[in-house]
Amino acid sequence: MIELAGLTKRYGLKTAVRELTCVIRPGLVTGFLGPNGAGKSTTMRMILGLDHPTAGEARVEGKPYARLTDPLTVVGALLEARAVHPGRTAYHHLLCLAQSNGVPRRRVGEVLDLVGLGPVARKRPRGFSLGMGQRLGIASALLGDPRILIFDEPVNGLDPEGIHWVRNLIRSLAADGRTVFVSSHLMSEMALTADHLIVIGQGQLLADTSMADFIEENARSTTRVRSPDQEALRDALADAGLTAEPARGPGAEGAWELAGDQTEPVGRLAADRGLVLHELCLHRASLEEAFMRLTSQAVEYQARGRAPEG
Ligand SMILES: Nc1ncnc2c1ncn2[C@@H]1O[C@H](COP(=O)(O)OP(=O)(O)OP(=O)(O)O)[C@@H](O)[C@H]1O
Repeated sequence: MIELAGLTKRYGLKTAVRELTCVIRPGLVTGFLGPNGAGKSTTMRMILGLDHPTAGEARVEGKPYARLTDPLTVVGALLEARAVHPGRTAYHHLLCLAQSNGVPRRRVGEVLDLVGLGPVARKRPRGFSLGMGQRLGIASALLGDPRILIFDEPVNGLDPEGIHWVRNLIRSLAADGRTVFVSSHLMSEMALTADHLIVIGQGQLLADTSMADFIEENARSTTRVRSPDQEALRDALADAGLTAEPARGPGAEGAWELAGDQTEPVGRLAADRGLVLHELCLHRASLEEAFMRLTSQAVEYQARGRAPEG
C-alpha cells in the first residue's frame, strides 16, 4: 500500500504538488492521470525518496521510503529517465543492483528471462532499442520481487507487441496482490490496464475513483439512431418528447443523436410507428472523453478562480 498524506512540493513560487491525500491499494492497477506538468512525476519521485516533500508525507508499506531497509525488496520503480551504466552489460547492471540491495544473485537470471532479455543479457544496454531499454528498466523494478510497483509512462515509445506485453505484465502483478501505480498519457491503454484512477490537475487531486465510476461521472454516453425516413423519425422522436440533434462526426450523416442511453424507448417507438431503422446504437463515453472533460473544467476553474502562479 502507498499512502499520501497532505503531500506537497513547492519549487520556489511554483507548487508542483498540493496537499495530495490518497491511498493506493494492493491487488489493483491504479492509473495516475493528469495533463503535462500536473505533478505526476514529482509525486512518484517523492514516494521513492528522490525528492523531499515541502510538507506532508508519502509512505510505502507504512514507512517513508528513506526508512525502508532494502527498499528494492519493498518497492520497484520504472521512472522516465533511466540510469544505466553505459559500460556494463544488462546482466552486470542488474547484478550490481542486486548485490547492493540484498537481493540473491539467482534473481538476476529470473528477471532477465521474465522480461525476455535472456538472450541479450551479456550485451551492453547502449545498443538496446527503446523497447529493450524499457524491458531492462522493468527488470530492475522487479528485481527485489517487491510488493509495490511504480511505473512512470511504461509504454512510452513501445510498439504494439511491447505495449501488449507491458499491459499483461502489469495486470498479472496486480492479480498477484501487489500494489501497482502507473502513469500514462495513453488513455486507450490506461482504459485497458487500470482498475482504479487517481487524477490530478495542477498538483491537486481531481478524482480518486474506480475506472467505471470515473467514466460514468465525467463523460456522457449518447444514442445514435438512423432511418431511411429521417424526417418521420425526427417527428416521432419529438412526439415522444425525446430530444434529438443531428449526429456529428465521421459516418454520422443523416443520423440523430440523443443524450444518454435511449436505445430501448427509441427501438420501441420505431416498432410502434413501423419505422425502418438502419442503425440504433449506444455510444459509450471513453476514458479519454471523461479525462478531457474533467481536466478542461479544472483548467477553467483555475483560470477563473485563482491567479496564476509563477
Ligand atoms: N526540479 C524542478 N524545478 C522546478 N520546477 C519543477 C521541477 N520539477 C518539476 N517542476 C515543475 O513542477 C510541475 C510538475 O512537474 P511534473 O514533471 O511532476 O509533472 P508531470 O505531471 O509528471 O508532467 P508530464 O506529464 O509532462 O511528465 C511542472 O510545472 C514542472 O515544471
